[in-house]
Amino acid sequence: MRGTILALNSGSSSLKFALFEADRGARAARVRGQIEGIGATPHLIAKDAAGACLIERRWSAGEDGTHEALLGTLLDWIDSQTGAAELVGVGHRVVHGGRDFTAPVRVDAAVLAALEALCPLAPLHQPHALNAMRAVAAHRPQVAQTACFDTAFHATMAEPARHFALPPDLAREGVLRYGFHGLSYTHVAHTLADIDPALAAGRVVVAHLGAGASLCAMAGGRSVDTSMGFSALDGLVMATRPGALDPGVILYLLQHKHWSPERIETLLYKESGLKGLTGGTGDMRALLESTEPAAEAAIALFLWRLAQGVGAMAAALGGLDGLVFTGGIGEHAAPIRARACARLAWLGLALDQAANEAARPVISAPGAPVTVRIVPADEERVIADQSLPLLAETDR
Ligand SMILES: Nc1ncnc2c1ncn2[C@@H]1O[C@H](COP(=O)(O)OP(=O)(O)O)[C@@H](O)[C@H]1O
Ligand SMILES: CC(=O)OP(=O)(O)O
Ligand SMILES: [Mg+2]
Repeated sequence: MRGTILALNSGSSSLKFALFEADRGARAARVRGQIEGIGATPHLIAKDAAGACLIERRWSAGEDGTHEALLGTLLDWIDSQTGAAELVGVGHRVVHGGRDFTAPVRVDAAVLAALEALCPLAPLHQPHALNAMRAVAAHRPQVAQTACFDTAFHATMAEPARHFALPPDLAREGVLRYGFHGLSYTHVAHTLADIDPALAAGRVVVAHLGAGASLCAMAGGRSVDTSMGFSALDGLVMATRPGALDPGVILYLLQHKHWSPERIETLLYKESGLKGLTGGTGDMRALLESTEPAAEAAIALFLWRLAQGVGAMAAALGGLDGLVFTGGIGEHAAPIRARACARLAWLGLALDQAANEAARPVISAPGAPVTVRIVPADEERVIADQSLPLLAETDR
């Protein structure tokens, strides 16, 4: 197949993208970029394969920085980079596939409708991915589109990990633990299999720490358990989401404070987590630079839950051979990695501080019982990998 494929990753705080040559596979992107800081101060940057900057733009406070407007700008720019006949497919990251989508699919009207029905379970992500699909369909109707699911990687989870302790009728209608960040975990599993097959075959906890954050317990490269569940709210403290929360708090807000469901949804998705704790920003970079006591308190809670979560995932695996950091915080925040690993010394974690500061691929101390690695997230590559065969099928 010839032509260009666009991989689009609609995250909660970012729109990441990459352009691949279909006949060269998903290994090397021709262009990579992202709009980060969505919801705060958006910043677009894109680079070519040699790392040269192709475009850089910052949005000021007065400009339209909504997801929709930013997507429009991005698609226009991508248009300017690809001739009309050149773009042959767009692959999308779709956060929630529910029970029905456990493998990538071609997007058609029925798929769009089924994915639309899952929007209430992922309001921070799903609508943006679907908007992107509609925008591409309107703008380039001849371009085939695919949906690649975050939930799919967790289809292998252990049976108890899939369930809530609720009456089975609810499970039968889909109230189950699905798990997310699956495209990122797929990339980590593939990367480990390439660079460290012995570790890939073992018991590994992967910490995807970005604006959204979760943990995955992987045995032999397959998901056994994960910290997110029915929605992308559960588990770790995130930029604007609280992570694990006693459901009694929701009842209290509903019954005693008479909050509307909409107000509670806003609290849980947009006003909690690091942002809620500090009353300011949910951006870890800014918190690490801050001298405010609230910033340190928020980081302390983030680390408390992270270490607790890694312990829980190690228990799900019956031991731990490796810990992998990925995502914006996992890749770039050395102090967070250092403090998390210090808390986990009892599990056999010990860092080589210089390697950690330099963000080397392996950051554990030589001879430490648990290998600690950094694997840069690349959900776009997984999207391209999963989309290419589907696009080629219809191309024949
Ligand atoms: N150098 C850094 N130090 C600390 N945190 C960082 C750094 N670079 C990025 N981050 C954090 O990474 C997060 C975004 O991660 P990313 O995985 O790109 O987000 P998304 O979940 O939207 O895909 C932000 O909270 C940002 O503060
Ligand atoms: C599932 C999820 O939270 O994704 P992100 O980290 O991109 O917000
Ligand atoms: Mg992300």
